[in-house]
Amino acid sequence: GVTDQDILADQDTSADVVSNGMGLRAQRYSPLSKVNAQTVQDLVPVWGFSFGGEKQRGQESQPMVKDGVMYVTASYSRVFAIDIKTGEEKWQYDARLPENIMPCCDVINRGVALYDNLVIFGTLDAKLVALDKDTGKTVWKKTVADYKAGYSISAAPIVVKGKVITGVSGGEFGIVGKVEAYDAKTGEVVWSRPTVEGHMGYLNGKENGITGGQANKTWTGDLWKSGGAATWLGGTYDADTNLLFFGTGNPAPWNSHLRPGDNLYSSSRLAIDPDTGEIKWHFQSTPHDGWDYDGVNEVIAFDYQENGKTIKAAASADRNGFFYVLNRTNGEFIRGFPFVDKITWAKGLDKKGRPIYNEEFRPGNPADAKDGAKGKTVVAAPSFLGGKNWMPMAYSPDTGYFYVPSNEWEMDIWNEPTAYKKGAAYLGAGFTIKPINEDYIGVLRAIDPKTGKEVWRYKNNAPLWGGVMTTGGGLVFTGNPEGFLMAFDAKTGEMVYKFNTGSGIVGSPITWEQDGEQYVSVVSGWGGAVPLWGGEVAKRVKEINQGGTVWTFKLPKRHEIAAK
Ligand SMILES: O=C(O)c1cc(C(=O)O)c2c(n1)C(=O)C(=O)c1cc(C(=O)O)[nH]c1-2
Repeated sequence: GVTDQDILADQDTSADVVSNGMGLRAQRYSPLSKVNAQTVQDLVPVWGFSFGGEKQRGQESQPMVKDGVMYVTASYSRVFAIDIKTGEEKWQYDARLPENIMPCCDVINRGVALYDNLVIFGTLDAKLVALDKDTGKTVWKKTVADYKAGYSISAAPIVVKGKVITGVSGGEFGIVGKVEAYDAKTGEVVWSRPTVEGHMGYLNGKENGITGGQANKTWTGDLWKSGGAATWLGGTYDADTNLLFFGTGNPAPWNSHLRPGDNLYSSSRLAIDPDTGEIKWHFQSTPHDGWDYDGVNEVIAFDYQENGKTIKAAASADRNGFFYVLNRTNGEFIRGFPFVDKITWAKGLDKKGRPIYNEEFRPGNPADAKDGAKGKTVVAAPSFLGGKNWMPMAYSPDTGYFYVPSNEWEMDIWNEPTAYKKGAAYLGAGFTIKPINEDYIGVLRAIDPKTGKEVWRYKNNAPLWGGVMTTGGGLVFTGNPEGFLMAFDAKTGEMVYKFNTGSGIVGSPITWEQDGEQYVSVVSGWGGAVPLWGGEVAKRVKEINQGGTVWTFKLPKRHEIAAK
């Protein structure tokens, strides 16, 4: 079974992948180097495994590998265990969801957590399920939140010191975001931490302090009671500072004129004590958000040297178009810079990292309109799907660069009146996403976090929606909606490999070593938010076919022979 030590050492141990992010810091870096710029051209698929059925749709999973078995999730809250060597199925689990689930952004799932002999994942009806790794039979099952109120789970949980840590989705339905810890072996809840100011936290069944100290300091009226701030992308963990990093989504509703104030802790990054659920620091990237700039994107701990000193930093590329480097011990802003070409809603960041707004790019107040039905429409960039959305970036300690999957797009956005109703969409906004350039939307960027400089870029016709991985072989892997698994030279950005998987890639690649051979796996299956919410962009990519296949690659045996 998987131990805490296995999980903590995941980035440095190449024989398996036992955490989302390929290490709890989620650098998505593997030291493996047999597959490199010289050899990668020969990478060939060894098997493909179909998730089958009519249930295709978006496949955003990162597979896990332990003791010769792959554990991978698929659309509609399914899990598969597959023999690594042969691609044969060992078991599958189908959560059999109720009819009336309400995921906002496709029926996706991003992966499992492994602990002891358990395979643990979250479902679209907002449950955590722990399965026996050998049989796929349910060992425990817990309700995290009420799916009838709009809650769901799409993120991969993580396990830290024996606790499964999960967030929740539902920001478009006026839920209240939270982060929760469960005993991994029994499923008993240990702590619960709401992410909207004013709500009570719990530790071992006892009250453990109101988030933010009191209600309504940064909200208006009763809006904090349905304030959103969903923790829908899950979190990362840094053992060095013993902190969990979770991002929070947009405040609800989108119409910002209804909720004057900063609306803590929406569109923020939170550092949380994994033992108690207490918030140690917060950094709000978009106070008083009016554009759906969720602050959920992954926070990646990394160290760098400056003037002979080690800086304990963390980086995050926000939907709002800015890349942030923070001091991960206390959340202080070190620097921030745009990582996309076009940002209209803010002129820049001040010394503390707070945006300097361009108020003319905030959608107008419907109350100012003659009929009160629709406020002034503005064209804002980035679009609400963000300069970067959920798809994880990677960090290479070899180059010191972050590899950021990003998109260039803007939107028409306007506000409308709205009121909270349990289980109903709670936006108060309308929108249309539009491309900015004729020939590309996606841009994979190599970014130097010390200078903000873009070192290289690769432009992609369709929006990039898949995760990134970097390796000791000096490569950067990712996939595109056109279907290609691609590898780039980490220093120059030259594309050195591509393979067509037959459907769009919106999952995250992994690599590991078994019996002296380096394997690479990625899930293929187009979907996620773009085809559903992408407006003009969705039209541009409407020809892409759906799918649902895990592909596994390695170098042919003759490489081993040649090496000897
Ligand atoms: O506020 C939320 O609860 C929530 C949840 C999710 C999700 O669970 O995937 C997404 C979003 N928001 C969202 O804003 C968004 O752009 C998005 C894209 C995707 C995707 O998987 O393609 N999910 C989500």
